[in-house]
Amino acid sequence: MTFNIAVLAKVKGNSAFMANDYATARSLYTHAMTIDQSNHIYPLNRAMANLKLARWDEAEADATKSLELSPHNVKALGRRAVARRELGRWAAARNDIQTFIDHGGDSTYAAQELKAIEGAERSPAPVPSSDSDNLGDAFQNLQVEDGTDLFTIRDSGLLQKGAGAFAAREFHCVEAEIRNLSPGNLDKFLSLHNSHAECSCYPNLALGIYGTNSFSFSDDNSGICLKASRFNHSCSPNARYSFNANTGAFRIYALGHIPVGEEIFVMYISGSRVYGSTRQFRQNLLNAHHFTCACSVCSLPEAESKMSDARRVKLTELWESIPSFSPTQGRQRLKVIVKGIHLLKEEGFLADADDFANDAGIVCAYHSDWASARYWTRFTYETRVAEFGEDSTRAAQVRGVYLNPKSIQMAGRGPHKELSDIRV
Ligand SMILES: C[S@@+](CC[C@H](N)C(=O)[O-])C[C@H]1O[C@@H](n2cnc3c(N)ncnc32)[C@H](O)[C@@H]1O
Repeated sequence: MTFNIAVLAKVKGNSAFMANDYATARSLYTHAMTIDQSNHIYPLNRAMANLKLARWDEAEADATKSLELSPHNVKALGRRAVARRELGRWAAARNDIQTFIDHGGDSTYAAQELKAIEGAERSPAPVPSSDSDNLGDAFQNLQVEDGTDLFTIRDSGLLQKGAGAFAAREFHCVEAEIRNLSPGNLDKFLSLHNSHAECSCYPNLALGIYGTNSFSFSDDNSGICLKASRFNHSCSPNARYSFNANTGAFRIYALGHIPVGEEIFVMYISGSRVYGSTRQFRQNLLNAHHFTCACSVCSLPEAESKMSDARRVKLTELWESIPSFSPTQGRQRLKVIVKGIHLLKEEGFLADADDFANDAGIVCAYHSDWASARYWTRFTYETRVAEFGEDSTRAAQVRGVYLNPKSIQMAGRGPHKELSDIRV
């Protein structure tokens, strides 16, 4: 069976209509019309939703559109007559009913409508204002699965095949998930951006939208979050996604102060690839997402862009140099760490300083400078809490050493050194 998203939008639109949710129905018919402009049913149905919403002008236009695609369709004529009556266009409404009769429309309905036109003409009612199109804004995951084992290996039962991998839980195909969405959520899903309209990456619109907006929560989990999918990318993000595999919570954390009205940006590529690479390298990665990055860093004038590239390349060099320091080079190592964190700040990159700081805590604990070790373990812990949440695995990993730096594996093993002069 082929997956026809326009038909699905219409079917879900009809469900919403039957549930008296005319705004959602109208929006779903709009999606169907955008996807398939040749089907007269979609504007015909939207005309009906518009009549229910007292959007008389739009109902008339939809019925006219439907009639262009399917001339003399009696349902479209009937709906247009009602819209025209409500708009006070009596003669045009009567003409529609006459054509309706001429093409076999129900005579009882025609008589009732002619009577209504006559009544309205005698005592015209004020045109009611249109309902607003408030679709609500529920946060809803399209597909979030638990972390149970995906498959088990066991004997396939056929001698020549040997063992095989067998599903340990149900796998959902994205299309089936989309089919099961409520009308309201399908409407919101279809309103999301599709970056794959012009390419052949995905076989249909629904998968294109999924490809543009889905998140990898973990290695085997992905899904859509209708609100979170609206956050744009920046190579100097002021927020970051955090998925907590234990609680299943998917949150967005601000990485610093974000004033009212400022856009909230996250990053679509991993931290080290964002802060440690050139504009061109980042763009090569973002090409898979089918857009040219227009963030504040990638839009810098050429000279400033080169300086930014140089800082980010330097950051990678510093990070990669850290393991090469010998235990006796604690001071040099700390200086590199501090320089790295300063470079991150200069790049407006507010995330990921925790990895540098974590290493600094180890260096200070090794040299028994407990005050400095506490400074750095606290820095690490607080950065992780701010970035990933107090209940995150990343914060939990460093909570123990934050509470007690002496529990660091190499603590106290080196000669005592005073390192408090090397801090951020
Ligand atoms: C997950 S959506 C984000 C929300 C989207 N802007 C919308 O209108 O719904 C991802 C799409 O947003 C656009 N986008 C996000 N960040 C961008 C950036 N830094 N530069 C240019 N386009 C960006 C791209 O079209 C991308 O495929």
